[in-house]
Amino acid sequence: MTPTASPDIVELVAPDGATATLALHGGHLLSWRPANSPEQLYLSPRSEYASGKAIRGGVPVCFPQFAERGPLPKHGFARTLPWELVSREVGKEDALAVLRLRDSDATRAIWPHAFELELSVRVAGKTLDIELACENNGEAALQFTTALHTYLRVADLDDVSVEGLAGLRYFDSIKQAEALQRMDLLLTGEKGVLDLDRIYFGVKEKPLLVAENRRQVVITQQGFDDAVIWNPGPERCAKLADMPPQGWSEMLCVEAANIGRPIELQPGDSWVGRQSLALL
Ligand SMILES: O=P(O)(O)OC[C@H]1O[C@@H](O)[C@H](O)[C@@H](O)[C@@H]1O
Repeated sequence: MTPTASPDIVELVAPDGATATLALHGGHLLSWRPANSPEQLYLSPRSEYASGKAIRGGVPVCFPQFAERGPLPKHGFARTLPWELVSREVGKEDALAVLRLRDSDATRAIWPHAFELELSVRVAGKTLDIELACENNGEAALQFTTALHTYLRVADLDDVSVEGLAGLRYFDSIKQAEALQRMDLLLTGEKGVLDLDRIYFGVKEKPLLVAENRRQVVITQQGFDDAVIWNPGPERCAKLADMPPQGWSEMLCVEAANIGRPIELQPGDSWVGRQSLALL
C-alpha cells in the first residue's frame, strides 16, 4: 500500500499553497511542502504502510517510551496504531488537522493507563507546527517519555550542519557514553560525523538551525526539554529493511523529545509539547 492509495490519508492545503499530508496510521506526518517550496521531510521509498509497523520517515510519534529505554516496544506504541481524525480546517491563513489516539485493550495490555493523545498539525506559509498533547484520564499518575521524530529531507548529508547545541551535555547512544558538545556547529556526513545517535539534554526552547548550502530551517520546541539528532550512516542503514542503501545520505532526524526527565501526569492533568519548523 502506498501513502496516496491509502484511505487513511489526510491532506492539508493552506490558502497560500503550503501543504501537509498525514496518515492516520501512527498519527504520522508524511509530507510538508511550505508555500512555493519543495518537500522538506524525508520519507523512505521502501517504507511499509502495514498494520503494527512504523512508517519510515516523516514524523513518527514516539510515545509512551523513547527508543528501548523501558519495557515497551521500541519508541512505544503510538506510531504503530490507527489514530482517528478529529478535525480538518482551512482558515484564512493556515490549514490545521487534529488527530487523536485513546487507550484501548491493546495499549492497556502493555501500559495500564487511560490517556488521550492529540496531534495537531498546522501549515501556513513557510512554517509547520506539530503539537502533541497528552491527558491522563485515569485514576493513577502516569509517566512517559516521548519524541516527535522528525526526518528532515536533505540533498546530501555531507553539506548539512546543525547550530545551537554548544555547551549542551549529550548521551551518545552508539558509544553509550555522555559527552559535552563543545562547538556550536555540528557537521554531519562524511566530512563530519557518520552514524550519529545523540540525545542532547536541556535544549528547551533554544532554536536549532539546520543549514544545507543556501537552505536554512529553524527548529524550535516548547514543552520538550531534549533533542535527538540521528542518522544511521551507511552500515546501519544497510540493515534497515525499510530504507534504500543510500537513504542515510538524504535524511537527518532532528527530534523534539522528553527523555532525561520523563513527564509525569497526575489524574486529570495534561501536557503539551510543540515542534515548529520554519524554512527561511
Ligand atoms: O528504527 P527505529 O525503531 O525507527 O528507530 C530509529 C532511531 O530512532 C532514534 O530516535 C534513536 O535515537 C535511534 O537509536 C533509533 O535507531
